[in-house]
Amino acid sequence: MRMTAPASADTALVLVNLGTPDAPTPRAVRRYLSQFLHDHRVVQLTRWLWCPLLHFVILPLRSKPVAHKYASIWIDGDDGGSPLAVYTRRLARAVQLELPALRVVDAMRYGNPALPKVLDALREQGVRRALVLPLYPQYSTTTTASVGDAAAGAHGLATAMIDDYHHAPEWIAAVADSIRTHRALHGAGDHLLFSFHGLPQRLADAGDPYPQQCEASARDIAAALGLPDDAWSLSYQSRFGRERWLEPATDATLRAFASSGVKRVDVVAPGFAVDCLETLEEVSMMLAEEFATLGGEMRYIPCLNDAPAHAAALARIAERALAART
Ligand SMILES: C=CC1=C(C)c2cc3[nH]c(cc4nc(cc5[nH]c(cc1n2)c(C)c5CCC(=O)O)C(CCC(=O)O)=C4C)c(C)c3C=C
Ligand SMILES: [Fe+2]
Ligand SMILES: [Fe+2]
Repeated sequence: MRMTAPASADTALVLVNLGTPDAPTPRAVRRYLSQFLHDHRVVQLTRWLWCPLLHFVILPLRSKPVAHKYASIWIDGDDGGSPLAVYTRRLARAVQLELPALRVVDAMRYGNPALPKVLDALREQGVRRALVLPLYPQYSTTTTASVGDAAAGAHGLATAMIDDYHHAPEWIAAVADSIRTHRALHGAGDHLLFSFHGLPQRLADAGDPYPQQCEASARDIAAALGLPDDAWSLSYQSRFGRERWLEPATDATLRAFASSGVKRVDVVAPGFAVDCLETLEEVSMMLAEEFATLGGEMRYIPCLNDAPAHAAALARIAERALAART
């Protein structure tokens, strides 16, 4: 145990991810999307405008095709489920091995295991303080701050939160090592593309630090790999809705690569702690297929998931945060 702060089982580390449907069915997807898209941190439109659009257009039209996408990536078996849930659960177990003096659990902002219930259960089990670690390396009001909202109601439990770890040396090294290893095993492409989840440009203009933190992470990882500036670039994926989102978009970037003769591209998604719908279906299946039809070859480099190096990095980040509090 490398913990510098006195640790006891009355302290918990709660790894919180976005959340995901309980089943790859339209009904379960609808329930999940409804909770997610009612969060004012995610969609800022007034209720009277947004609710009719959500209930009568978006949920009825989106649930079925999105359920179909989840079905294409669902993990079978006893420890199966949606990849986001499966890998988050396994990651929590791996971090627990790193931090035996703490209680390490996983929770979700939307869906199950629901964060407020997880915090209630910890309190009932005698835990007195909880360190909440949202599994978003880069801070955004739409994700990290929303986890803060949900954790704030944890009565009787002293909570603290790690806002981001986009610059944490252990995490940068773990991502860089995973890229190096993947390229050593599968060959290096002509270019490395860092693809981050997108955000409405309006929120960035209003001061959300997310794009600056994505840029800093990509720069740090590229530097750790010793890549020259023209060997890597950054783009944003998973646009939702009609307003302008951060640019450049990952799909447009890949198309531009194909037409300018950059044929072999490695894509990594360091904004995602674990693989999920947005990395497995959107990037490694759909965008890879589209790039192939344009004559290119994309190699998707998986997220850190439950790799020991990921668990160790998060454990060191948590230890530092706990040490700073005592
Ligand atoms: C306004 C809509 C959205 C914002 C803002 C947004 C920000 C955001 N999201 C992530 C991480 C993930 N998002 C995921 C899925 C997902 N995201 C949105 C919309 C917004 N995201 C939707 C509607 C969905 C569901 C799928 C769909 O209907 O297309 C996921 C994957 C979940 C899974 O089950 O696998 C992740 C992870 C970040 C980091 C972020 C902030 C910038
Ligand atoms: Fe509503
Ligand atoms: Fe999202």
